[in-house]
Amino acid sequence: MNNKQQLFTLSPYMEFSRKQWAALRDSEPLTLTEQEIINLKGINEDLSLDEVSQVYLPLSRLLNFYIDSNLQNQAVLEKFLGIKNQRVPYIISVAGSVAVGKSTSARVLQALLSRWSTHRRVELVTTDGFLHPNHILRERDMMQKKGFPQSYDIQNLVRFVSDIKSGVPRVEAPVYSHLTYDILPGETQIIEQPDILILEGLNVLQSGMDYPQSPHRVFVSDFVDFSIYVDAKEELLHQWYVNRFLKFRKGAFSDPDSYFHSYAQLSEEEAVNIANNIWLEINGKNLIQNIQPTRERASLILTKGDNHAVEKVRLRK
Ligand SMILES: Nc1ncnc2c1ncn2[C@@H]1O[C@H](COP(=O)(O)OP(=O)(O)O)[C@@H](O)[C@H]1O
Ligand SMILES: CC(C)(COP(=O)(O)O)[C@@H](O)C(=O)NCCC(=O)O
Repeated sequence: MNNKQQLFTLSPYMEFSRKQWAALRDSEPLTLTEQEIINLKGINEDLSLDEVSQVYLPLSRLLNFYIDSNLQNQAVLEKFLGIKNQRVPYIISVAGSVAVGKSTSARVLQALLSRWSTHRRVELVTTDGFLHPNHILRERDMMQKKGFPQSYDIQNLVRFVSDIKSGVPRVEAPVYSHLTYDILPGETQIIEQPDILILEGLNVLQSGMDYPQSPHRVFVSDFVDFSIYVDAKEELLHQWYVNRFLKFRKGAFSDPDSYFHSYAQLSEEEAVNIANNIWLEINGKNLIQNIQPTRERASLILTKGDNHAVEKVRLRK
């Protein structure tokens, strides 16, 4: 099926094979400097440059078109309201399972969007900063529910995105540490009117239906201009989760401050058992109950196969 025929199928999405999507890079050459390649490799040493040029470069080209058009709309609104030079960040959200590569994709997009000729300032915030601290999760017997809707201070997250979109000059976000496995007390990330904010987290496409405990009708997605869902089969996600856990075991877990420090001494087999358990009891369940059902709310779905290679792209019509 060619691109034109796809427009007439019933799905709300246009679907592209990797090859069709890569061709949409159009005349944009992959003119990364040596330093930029080093920086991208610093984001993730396993990231292939083919992935950058064939998947993320066309995506950043599309996003730049949308952002240009959004700026024109803002100018129209300013003219109508009789105001000038409002600085309202364009918000892109990145959703998907734990271990699908949200953080890697978000950081690659951040690098590509800031290098475009306009040199936009791009900030990245992860929603884990809005988790309740462990002492509250323990009090509520929710340590096994980290990442589930009830584990987030959702009101604070919605207020944060609303402030950003209202043009508040300085907005603070709390910070989560994967090392201490907890919110860092007193630490904040300060966001000062960037051109673009990328908001990454497994909950960014969730809505009121997913938060029956919250009386709020306004949700994160009400402030997001473009939403991305990174998708993969559960067996791959499970495998990627275990692999990352084993990588941490060799690195971060050996730090005495690490929540999982005691796991650094375990045999590989024991560590695999623990990671399997965390996947089956927490992250896998959260995926099926709360994350995957939000997939079709996204503006764009990236479907990954083996080795994190994106095989299919779906873009809302
Ligand atoms: N494009 C990619 N190519 C190769 N490995 C990747 C890619 N994206 C993610 N990974 C690997 O998959 C694991 C999960 O990625 P991460 O970005 O931490 O996921 P998330 O933020 O969704 O939890 C990590 O081990 C990471 O190195
Ligand atoms: C912190 C997370 C909930 C992810 O949060 P997000 O940044 O997507 O809001 C997740 O990485 C996590 O720690 N899950 C709990 C189970 C585990 O230890 O993997």
